[in-house]
Amino acid sequence: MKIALVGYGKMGKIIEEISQKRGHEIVARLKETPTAENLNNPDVVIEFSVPEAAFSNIKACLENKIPVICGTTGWLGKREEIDRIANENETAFLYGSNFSLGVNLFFALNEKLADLMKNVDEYNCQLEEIHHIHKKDAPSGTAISIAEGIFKNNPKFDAWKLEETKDNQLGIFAIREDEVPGTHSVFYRSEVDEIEIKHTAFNRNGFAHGAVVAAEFIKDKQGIFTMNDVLGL
Ligand SMILES: NC(=O)C1=CN([C@@H]2O[C@H](COP(=O)(O)OP(=O)(O)OC[C@H]3O[C@@H](n4cnc5c(N)ncnc54)[C@H](OP(=O)(O)O)[C@@H]3O)[C@@H](O)[C@H]2O)C=CC1
Ligand SMILES: O=C(O)C1=N[C@H](C(=O)O)C[C@H](O)C1
Repeated sequence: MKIALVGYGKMGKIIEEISQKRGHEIVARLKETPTAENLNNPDVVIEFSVPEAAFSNIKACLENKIPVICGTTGWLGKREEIDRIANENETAFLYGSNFSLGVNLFFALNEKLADLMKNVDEYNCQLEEIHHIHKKDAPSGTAISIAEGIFKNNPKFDAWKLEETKDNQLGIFAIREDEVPGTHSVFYRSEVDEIEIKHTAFNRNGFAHGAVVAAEFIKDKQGIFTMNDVLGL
């Protein structure tokens, strides 16, 4: 398969390596807005760039009828518009706040725990995410997905806030530390104890591997997909 990389930083370079090991050809490595010319006719675009460029990058690819896998976080205010553009152009789009198998299993575990806790008033709930100091957005896209999983299953919560909370808003602590690849925890705390579930990425390989598997899945498809479709979760 021919893959164009839009965004060629830490993630783009690992995705290149894993794609080539899986027999794919990288036909473009872009650090600028994609066009019909510089994309070089790929089967799929994998977009890991910066929050401020993601919307226009994805739009340009979809308008050229190229399916897009997007891992860039921090741009989701325009998500509905992107889904509409993908459908209008009869192509495919898949956004994942986190492409690793472990985090997608963790999302399912988080939803199950939220459901168990929905009628238990003794516990409050807080999230914590720790990332490297270069990260541009906060909270992480993964933390937002975890929060949304809690809202879906526990009607006590319907919004998140980047600070400690005591009401129906879920507090998220975003910590920036050294070169941490990505650690996410959910805490349920009572007067007498605490339940914690935690995912720790040791490096970026799991994110990159998942993005390439998602690209293999989306090739020649039409519609809006998630990692649950890819992983059969
Ligand atoms: N969903 C997931 O599983 C994961 C998501 N991420 C997310 O992916 C994104 C990228 O992460 P990471 O690779 O670590 O970040 P980097 O900062 O290492 O890379 C970003 C790349 O985007 C390039 N870039 C800048 N402007 C544009 C533009 N207009 N068009 C295209 N490319 C551009 C940068 O070029 P230059 O260096 O010249 O500025 C750089 O090559 C972030 O939003 C991060 O949160 C990260 C890991 C996993
Ligand atoms: O910026 C990162 O590095 C990461 N970003 C994603 C996010 O915002 O959740 C995924 C992963 O945690 C690494």
